[in-house]
Amino acid sequence: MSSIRVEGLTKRFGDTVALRDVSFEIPEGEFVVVLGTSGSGKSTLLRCLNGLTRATEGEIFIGDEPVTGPREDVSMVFQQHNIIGQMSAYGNALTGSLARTPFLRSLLQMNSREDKLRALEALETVGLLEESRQRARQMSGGQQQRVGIARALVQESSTLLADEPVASLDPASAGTVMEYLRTAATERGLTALVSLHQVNLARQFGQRFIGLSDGELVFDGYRDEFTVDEIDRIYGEIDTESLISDSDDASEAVTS
Ligand SMILES: Nc1ncnc2c1ncn2[C@@H]1O[C@H](COP(=O)(O)OP(=O)(O)OP(=O)(O)O)[C@@H](O)[C@H]1O
Repeated sequence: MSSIRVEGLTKRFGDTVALRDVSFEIPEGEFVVVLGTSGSGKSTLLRCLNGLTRATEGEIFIGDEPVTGPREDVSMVFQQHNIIGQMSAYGNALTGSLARTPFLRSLLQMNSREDKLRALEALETVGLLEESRQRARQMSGGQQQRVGIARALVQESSTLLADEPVASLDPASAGTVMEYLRTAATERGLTALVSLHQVNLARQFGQRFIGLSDGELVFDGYRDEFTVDEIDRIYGEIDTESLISDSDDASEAVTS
C-alpha cells in the first residue's frame, strides 16, 4: 500500500492551465473519486500521477518516492478498455504482468506460474473466471472493462488509478463495473483514485471526493461534507439537482 501526496501541482499546455496549484494527500487504502466537468483537469491529474505527463510545477509522491515517470507500483484503468480483442480474457489479464517481466521473457511469452495464478485470481475478483477463455471482442463493454481492471490487478501495484472507467457504459453496466472496481481495491487494500463525471455514481461508490473546476481544487472531503452546495460549486452553472436521482443508495448523504 502507498499514500499519495500532491504538492502545488500546476500543469500548463501552452497558454492553457489544466491544473493550477493543486495539493492534497491521500492515506494508504483510501478510495477517492475525482469529480469535475469536461475540461476541469481530471485526466491531466491522473496522467501526472501515473507519470505519463510531467508536472510544470509542483511535486507528486507515491509512498516516499517522487513520481518522475511510469512506475510498476502504479496501475491504470483507462476509459477506452485498451484490451486486445483477439486475445482471451485470460490472455489480456496476463499482459498486466508485463510491467514486472524482464523484456526477453516477455518477448518469449514466458509467464511464470505465479503470473498465471495472479491472472486467474484477478479474473475471479472481477467475476469473470468462467469467461476466462472467451475472446475479449465477444464480450460486452462492461465485461471488457472488467478485463481491463483484472489486467491492472495482475500488475500487483499498491496504487490503482482509473480515468473515467465507466464513461462509455450504460448506467447498469457502469454500476456493476464500479462495484467490482471498489471491491477489488478494498479487498486488496489499494489506494485508489477514480475520475468520474456522473455525480450519482460518485456518491454511490466514493469514500472521499476531490472536486476540480477549471483546473483548481474546489472540494476535498468525505461523504458527510459532500453536500448539494459543494456539488454546485464543482459543477458551476449546470443544474446539479437533475444529476442526482432520488433512487440511489447514497441520497441520504446529501443535505443542502
Ligand atoms: N495534451 C494536451 N494539449 C493541450 N491541451 C490539453 C492537453 N491535455 C489536456 N489539455 C487541456 O487541459 C484542460 C484539462 O483537460 P483534461 O483532459 O485534463 O480535462 P478532463 O476533466 O479530464 O476532461 P474530460 O472529462 O473531457 O476528459 C482542457 O482545457 C484541455 O483542453
